[in-house]
Amino acid sequence: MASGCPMMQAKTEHPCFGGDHGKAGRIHLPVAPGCNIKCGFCERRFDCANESRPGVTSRILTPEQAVARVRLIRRHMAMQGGVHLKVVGIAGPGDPLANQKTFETFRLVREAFPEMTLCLSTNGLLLEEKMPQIVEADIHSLTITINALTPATGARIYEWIRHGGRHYGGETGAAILLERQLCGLEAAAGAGLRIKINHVYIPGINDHETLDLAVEVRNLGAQVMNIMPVIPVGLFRDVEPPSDATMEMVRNQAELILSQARHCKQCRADAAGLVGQDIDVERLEKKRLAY
Ligand SMILES: C[S@@+](CC[C@H](N)C(=O)[O-])C[C@H]1O[C@@H](n2cnc3c(N)ncnc32)[C@H](O)[C@@H]1O
Ligand code: SF4
Repeated sequence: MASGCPMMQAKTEHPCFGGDHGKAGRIHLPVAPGCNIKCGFCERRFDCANESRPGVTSRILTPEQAVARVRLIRRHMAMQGGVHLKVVGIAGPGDPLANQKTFETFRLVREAFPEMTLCLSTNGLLLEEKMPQIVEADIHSLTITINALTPATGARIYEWIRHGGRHYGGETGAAILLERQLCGLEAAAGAGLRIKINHVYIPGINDHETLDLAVEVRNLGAQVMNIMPVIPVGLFRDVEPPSDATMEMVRNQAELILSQARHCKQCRADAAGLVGQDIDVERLEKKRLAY
């Protein structure tokens, strides 16, 4: 049944929240290079055209360049017929909330394209304190990445965090991060945002906490969970990634607790177009400049 509620319509259009992958396009604007924590599996690359995974982008854009890119992709998709750009997100390559350009970009996008659904992905460290800016920016959906439910496990995944002008490592850093993530989740849910929890599944490291995490985040107001297999880079380059069968089994178990996003393609920080059919943005931009 069609819903008249704009929040529900936006929800069903968001391809990362279970919306229609075949029709609703999304664009990630790579305006946020810095990060305030260091996940052991995160290797960010800012000049890579060939690698397709989170944290990778061909280049970093200014807010103005980002809006020009939205305009270009929106027009390009409309010309394809039947497909439209619906969602504008910021997912790095670092942490959007650790970069002030994030909010400048959202402001310019909202001014130019009031119809777009806005979203962002964060590690959650600054989520609670940035809630007023998130609400003011009219952001509809949030993804919060939570990889551990205890400081002991967090200390194996996070190398350090930077908070309140200080660096923290080990279980102390992981405990601060976890506490900030859960408070941020609760605050964001209370403000009416749609929330998806990303969870990087690392066999032998955090797999024993995945289902308890699903219960915890559901109880705090998350609507969707996206359990993603670790891509073995960085500290975890020698880890054996989980098989498809393992991922299927874990997601089936977690589905009993919380709705699962199963179509995540672990997109780049500058992905654009339909999920799984990305547009070659750099080529399109060069073509436009050539005219
Ligand atoms: C690059 S991050 C940017 C947004 C934000 N900093 C965060 O962590 O949510 C986007 C997503 O990619 C995930 N990611 C990064 N490196 C990964 C890897 N090697 N394997 C699996 N997921 C990874 C992160 O955990 C996060 O959910
Ligand atoms: S929070 Fe995101 S950008 Fe920062 S280190 Fe972790 S995965 Fe990378």
